Amino acid sequence: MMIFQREQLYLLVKNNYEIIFCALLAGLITSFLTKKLKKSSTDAIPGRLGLPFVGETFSFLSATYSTKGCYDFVQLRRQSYGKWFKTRLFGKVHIFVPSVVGAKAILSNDFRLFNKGYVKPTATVLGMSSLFCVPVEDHKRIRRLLTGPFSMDSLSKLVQKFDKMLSAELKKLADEGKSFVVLDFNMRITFHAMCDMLVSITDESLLNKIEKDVTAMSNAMLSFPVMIPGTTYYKGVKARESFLSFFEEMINRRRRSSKERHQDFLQAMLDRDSFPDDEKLRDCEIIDNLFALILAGQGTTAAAIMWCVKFLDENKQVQKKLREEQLSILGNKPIGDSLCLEDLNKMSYGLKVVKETLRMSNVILWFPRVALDDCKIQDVEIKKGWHVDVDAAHIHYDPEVYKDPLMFNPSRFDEAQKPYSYIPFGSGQRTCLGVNMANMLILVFLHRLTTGYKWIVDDQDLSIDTKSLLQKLKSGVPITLTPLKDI
Ligand code: HEM
Repeated sequence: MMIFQREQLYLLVKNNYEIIFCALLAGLITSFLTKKLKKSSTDAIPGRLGLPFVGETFSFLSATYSTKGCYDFVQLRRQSYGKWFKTRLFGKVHIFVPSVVGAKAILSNDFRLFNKGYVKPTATVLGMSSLFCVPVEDHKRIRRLLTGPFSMDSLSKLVQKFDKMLSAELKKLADEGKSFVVLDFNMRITFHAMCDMLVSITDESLLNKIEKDVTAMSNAMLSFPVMIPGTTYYKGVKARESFLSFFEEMINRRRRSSKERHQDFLQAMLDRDSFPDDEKLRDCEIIDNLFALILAGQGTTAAAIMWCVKFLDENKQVQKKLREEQLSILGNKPIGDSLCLEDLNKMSYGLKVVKETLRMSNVILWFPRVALDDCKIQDVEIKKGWHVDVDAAHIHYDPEVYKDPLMFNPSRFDEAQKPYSYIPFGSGQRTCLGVNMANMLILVFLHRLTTGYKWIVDDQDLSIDTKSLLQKLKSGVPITLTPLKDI
């Protein structure tokens, strides 16, 4: 080993100081860059947080109220920053999670590492006892007790009622020969079917009153949370008060009068009054979850049906194939019979049409969660309290997950999808409670539409309705029906 004397070392440094200086500088730069790069692969997610509370809230709201809708905010940032980006909305840091691996990391760790996270106006309107907002210890109990309306027996009754109501209404519209808006029509008819099943309300004026409140509440969910009269948020909060008092009064009335007995969800809950606490719902839980069920079920299902009609109009081959399947099911039934669950089970192509519609329309664009602790998702460091949004829309359009993602091709569902790559109903412990109900209602609609009629879409405008959390077209897709027998 070579050992330098002090003088030799001095001479070496003196004669080569430029080289040594350069080497030291290079070492420093390399070490700095290494640290920087290491940092960027973990916690330095690109994006802009902006000012402490406001962040990019105004850009988000401005996209929300433009013709392109709130997802434009996400897409524009992806163009600037790449798939992963951060932003600050309503005072909270948000990360939009764009991958199947990320979706799995979040949805399979619900309640352990993540919980639902809503922006303030959404949480206020939903109510703190809603299934969407309650802490884990209440979620299991409430979810278990809410499954009653989704039993096969209840769904079977719902299918028959919905089918009768729908067949009559479609016939009326076809007889009148007038254009009608598919979205509005289905909002109304699903709402009526659900109110009947949940609280046995069929009176038109009461239904209109409740629907008005529900609409104002839904509209407020993405509004700026200021209590100034006239604002969307204010109207939503007031509508919530009216909704609560209406159902408090109904619960009290049913409790007072033993004669007023119904076969519905509310009655099933009230029949548990004398049960132990973990086997019943408190009144505020019943009411918040009535709203949760209506909110979760009405707009989503109506929007999905609207998109089905739109996609079927644009894809006549798919429409033809679907009609053939549905006519053959109809042909095997006694004339005039309502649809039953067994009929729906035979609609294998119909179900693929529904699946493809939900993949492409992304009625719910992303699922919001909050990190309960510091953690990593695919090497990206997430801090406790950050909001992580599972970006279902991005996953459903990822060409690495779906070949030709822009093509409406129900047959792609001939093959089973990989876990967490098809998530229109979410996944894991918080999977949609109404997935069967939704599929059934959509299939009934498709059956009656394709076996009874042809239709033309009267307005091809593709602007997105921005007043809603759900993806839907502003036009709502107006159509005019012609009975098949007249063609
Ligand atoms: C096409 C129609 C529907 C779609 C696309 C849909 C989608 C979803 C999604 C994505 C979630 C999970 C969100 C998350 O993980 O954050 C969810 C949850 C939920 N959905 Fe649906 N849904 C539909 C219809 C319905 C219907 C008809 C009902 C009931 C009447 C319903 C009731 C619920 C409830 C109660 C939850 C909360 C579950 C929980 O947190 O435990 N949904 N839905």
